[in-house]
Amino acid sequence: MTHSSLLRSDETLFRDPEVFEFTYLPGEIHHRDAQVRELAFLLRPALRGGSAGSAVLRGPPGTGKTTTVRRIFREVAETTRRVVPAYVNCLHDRTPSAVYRCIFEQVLGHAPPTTGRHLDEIKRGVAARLREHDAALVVCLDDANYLTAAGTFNTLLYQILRLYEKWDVRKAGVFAVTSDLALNLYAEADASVRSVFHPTEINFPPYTRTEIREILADRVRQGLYPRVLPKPLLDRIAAIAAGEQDVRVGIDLVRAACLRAEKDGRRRVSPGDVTAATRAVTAPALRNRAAGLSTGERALLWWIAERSRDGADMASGAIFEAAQEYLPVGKTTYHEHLNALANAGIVDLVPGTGRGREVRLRYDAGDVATACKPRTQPAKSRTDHELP
Ligand SMILES: Nc1ncnc2c1ncn2[C@@H]1O[C@H](COP(=O)(O)OP(=O)(O)OP(=O)(O)O)[C@@H](O)[C@H]1O
Repeated sequence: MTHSSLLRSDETLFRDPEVFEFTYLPGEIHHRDAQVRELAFLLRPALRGGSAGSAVLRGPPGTGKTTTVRRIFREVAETTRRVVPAYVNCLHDRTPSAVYRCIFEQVLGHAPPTTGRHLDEIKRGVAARLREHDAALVVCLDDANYLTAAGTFNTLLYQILRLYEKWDVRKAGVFAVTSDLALNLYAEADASVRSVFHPTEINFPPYTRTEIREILADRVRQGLYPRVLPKPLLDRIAAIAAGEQDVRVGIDLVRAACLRAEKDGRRRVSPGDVTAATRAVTAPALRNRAAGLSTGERALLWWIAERSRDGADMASGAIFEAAQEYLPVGKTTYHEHLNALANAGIVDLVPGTGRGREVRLRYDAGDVATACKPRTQPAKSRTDHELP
């Protein structure tokens, strides 16, 4: 790059744009040592001629479940032929036929013939290759919650775990992954599956802000030219991603802010780039969160956003009193609504001085007002409006 302050049209801020792609597999996985150890422990018997253990991997979105498994699978594939890993994305492949075709492709290195093949023939092909190399199969069912929704979870688990009975191969291991914390994948398994499925539960807690910053700093070092993203802006992005509890939001923000600077022909990302990128990246998340609110909660949120835009006192007590004039609700309902907004991740209730908690919006007040605009807005002069 030249040292002029403006970027030439043939120059870029990205040293390696690939590192911001969702398919990118980082060379180093930070802060997941315990989970890597557990998975390696389950694979060890298969490396010695036995069978791999199974696991259920649980954690909210963007906590590194997929990355950790894919990293380990890649290492296994590069170092041994005694264990054959197969990664299945259940969002795309949910039927037994689709899942087995995906496994076939990874075990044999090519797709099975497309027509006229019975499922058993695909299984026979997989088993023959495993026997040939005396190899053990390990299948990762990523986003396995889609299998439970499709009603194929038990059938597939049963078939994969009992493959050895019919086809004379070593027993397969299954790593079932879910980001739906309300779902207990082991409890979803029926009795016939449970007799062969004894998974170790491996948890992926959300990253802390410091951890997210380290992951992002690594990505920035690899993907951007030096000095493109000032440190305070990286801190700001890490804080936003930590608020969303999703490191992916941080990666998307870095990329989007840099693209904006690049488009304007600037060599450095500005605070304005981050603000604009934050809007674009977090708008869908905010819309989803607001969509789950009741009419009463949305009305209160809209009112809070308007107050925040006016620069009014954001103590929860002050909001309650002011709301009485426009949206009369009892104190209990008001606090229930407020807690629902906090649980939805749209506001934070921060302990304040004297008058209870302070209500802080996690998103831009204007964006919140747009996302939760009630069909009929509370008339500011009316006193008869009831919050549902
Ligand atoms: N520990 C880590 N080190 C480096 N990069 C990471 C780490 N954890 C996550 N990432 C990056 O964050 C993004 C999201 O990670 P990943 O897809 O593994 O999360 P996940 O828990 O599987 O999410 P989901 O449940 O939504 O599928 C990816 O781009 C990944 O490269």
